Amino acid sequence: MIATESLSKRFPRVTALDRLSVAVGPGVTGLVGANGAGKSTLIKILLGLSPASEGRAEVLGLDVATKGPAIRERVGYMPEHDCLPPDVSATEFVVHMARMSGLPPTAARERTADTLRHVGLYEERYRPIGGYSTGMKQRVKLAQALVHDPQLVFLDEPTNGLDPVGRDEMLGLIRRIHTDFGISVLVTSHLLGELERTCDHVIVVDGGKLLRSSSTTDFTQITTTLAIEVTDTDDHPDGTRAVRDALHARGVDTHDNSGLPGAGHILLLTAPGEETYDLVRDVVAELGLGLVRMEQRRHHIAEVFRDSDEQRKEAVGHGG
Ligand SMILES: Nc1ncnc2c1ncn2[C@@H]1O[C@H](COP(=O)(O)OP(=O)(O)OP(=O)(O)O)[C@@H](O)[C@H]1O
Repeated sequence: MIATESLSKRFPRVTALDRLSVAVGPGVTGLVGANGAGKSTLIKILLGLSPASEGRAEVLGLDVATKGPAIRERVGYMPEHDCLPPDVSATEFVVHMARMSGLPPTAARERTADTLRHVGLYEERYRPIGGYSTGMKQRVKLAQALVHDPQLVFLDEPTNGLDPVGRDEMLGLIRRIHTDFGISVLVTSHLLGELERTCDHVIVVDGGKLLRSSSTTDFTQITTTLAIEVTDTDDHPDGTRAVRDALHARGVDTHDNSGLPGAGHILLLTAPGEETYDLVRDVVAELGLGLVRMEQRRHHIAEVFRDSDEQRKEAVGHGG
């Protein structure tokens, strides 16, 4: 669907993309990175709206440098910021966008009605957009990206500004864009946790560089952090410490979480696979302690960055 090769974008004072090479296949793909990581810049280059400084990219086999209009015919785009006219209704706006994409008047009206229903806007669709909630505006932006039946859509931070319920509804809608209509999706977010649940594949960028690109299952396995809490006993008055030492003896290191609340009673460790769960269970049982909880922690993108920082430091350390 998308392929970039050593793609860079330099602004006078900042390098927004730094030799990014990445491939995106069909399905739902998440593009994760902190604010300023280069996500929106990448989308604009892929749409042929902004030229790259170096490198190349193709979308649906079309070169972004020369085939921008053809790409935009086949790709839908939901921009990040509020860009809706307040005085017109959702129906009027989406019909207008459908007509701009080349649909004849009747088809534009029919597709608009179907798409607005699909994104969950019903009677409200005849009211001016200015009176809509953030969630409703996000749905209008999504509808205009889908109305011309694209092969692929770019959704830039579609959950921004939504409360947890609105966020879950939006993520469900995004998943259905692919399952119900077969449209592939590239969706950006600064929260890895929400994309883990929605996407088949996740790409992480930081400072315009590719940090990681892998299927969501691999990703979760790589980054799963387990939180463990145990009871104390007469034999082990500090149960947490006993488990930590026993895990260390078996080659499993726990994270330094001394800065976090409740740190003294909670052990955090990276669990690369199922065997780590079994090991923790066995260690706790051998020590005769009670396991109060063992749960997977949801990740914030910062944890991925921290892990990669640690890897970088290790690499530097080993190198010299
Ligand atoms: N037109 C521009 N002129 C100068 N700098 C820009 C321009 N557009 C983006 N940048 C800079 O490029 C970097 C990447 O911005 P970009 O908007 O792509 O990030 P992002 O990952 O989409 O983050 P956000 O979600 O906050 O938009 C930032 O440092 C930003 O300030």
